[in-house]
Amino acid sequence: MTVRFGVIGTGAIGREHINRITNTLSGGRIVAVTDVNQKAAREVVETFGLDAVVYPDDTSLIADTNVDAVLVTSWGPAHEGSVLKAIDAGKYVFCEKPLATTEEGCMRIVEAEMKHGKRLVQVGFMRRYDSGYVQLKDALDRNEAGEPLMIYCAHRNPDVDEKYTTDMAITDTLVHEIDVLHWLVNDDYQSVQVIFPKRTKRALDHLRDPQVIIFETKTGMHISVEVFVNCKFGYDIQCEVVCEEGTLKLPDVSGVVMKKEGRQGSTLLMDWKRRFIDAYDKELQDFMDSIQASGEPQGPTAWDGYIAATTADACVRAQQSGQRETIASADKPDFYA
Ligand SMILES: NC(=O)C1=CN([C@@H]2O[C@H](COP(=O)(O)OP(=O)(O)OC[C@H]3O[C@@H](n4cnc5c(N)ncnc54)[C@H](O)[C@@H]3O)[C@@H](O)[C@H]2O)C=CC1
Ligand SMILES: O=C1[C@@H](O)[C@H](O)[C@@H](O)[C@H](O)[C@H]1O
Repeated sequence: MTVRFGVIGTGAIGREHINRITNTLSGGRIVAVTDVNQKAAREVVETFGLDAVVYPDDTSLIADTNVDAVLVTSWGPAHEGSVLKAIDAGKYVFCEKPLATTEEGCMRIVEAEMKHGKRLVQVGFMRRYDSGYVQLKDALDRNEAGEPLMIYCAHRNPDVDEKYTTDMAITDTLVHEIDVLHWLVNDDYQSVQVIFPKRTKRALDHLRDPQVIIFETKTGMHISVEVFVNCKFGYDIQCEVVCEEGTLKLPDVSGVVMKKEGRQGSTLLMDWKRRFIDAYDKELQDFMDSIQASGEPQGPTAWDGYIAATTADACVRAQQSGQRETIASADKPDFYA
């Protein structure tokens, strides 16, 4: 069986996912698209040679009986409405982060999914599919370097546009570390503090950049993440776990090392599209394979989306208060065990 997708939002990542479902992965087909910018939706159909209906909005797209699964790649604030409509129609949903922009919004999705009675939703936390993070988790789960004590991370983007605000360093960027780090060490966040070091002169006036976010976990581990979104030199993701008997480090992306004219070096990636290309492929392939095999997606859940939202809310409070803020989440329902 082919999973027939309806896509809501045909911007940057919407096009990336349409391309991979159409040209790289197996078992999926795009049969419907919509975007508030209807011209962009029509262009995508033409560019990728899709046999797909262009709908005026998410409601009409979700109502199409040819659509088995909805791919939500619109702007964050629009996600909750589309996901709730899809659940109401009993359709599978792959939703890009954030699942919803508020803790309450994520909880509404969790409750709707539980009421439906089986899992329909997967959230696009692709780092759990990245081979580097998978190797790191495997080494941690096998206790290769002993108990983890501290984690040092960096999430660096070369630049961001003028719409990017100080809180987006948390909700748009850090959210990937929020999801992947507690999964990596099987722990829960307890509190968070945000520090603003010396500001880069390359950031626009309204943006505090870089930032350092320091978490404490329930077992007492300390996690420090530098978010620096005007670093200019490249797209750079770092993660090192300090354990009782050694350290474990996320491998850098490999590339050809050139030695020439007295210098040695390799090319750095400049954006997320290529850095996590294999992980995006794997997460969507897994989404399609698991709904075909077991009738439920097996990747990051709506509950993971909720945990990311409650944690991000506390980080934004910590940005504003300058104090250490407690991270309080509801107890995990058995449905997501
Ligand atoms: N997992 C990852 O690494 C990444 C995830 N994202 C997430 O994907 C989402 C989209 O990001 P981008 O593609 O970079 O943004 P974008 O601005 O390039 O595209 C968003 C598209 O959604 C459309 N749109 C907005 N509201 C809509 C609505 N109510 N109904 C239909 N269409 C609507 C816009 O017209 C635009 O074409 C965001 O939530 C973002 O956080 C983005 C980049 C990487
Ligand atoms: O999700 C992403 C973007 O939305 C975000 O703006 C970037 O900072 C992240 O590196 C990227 O993975």
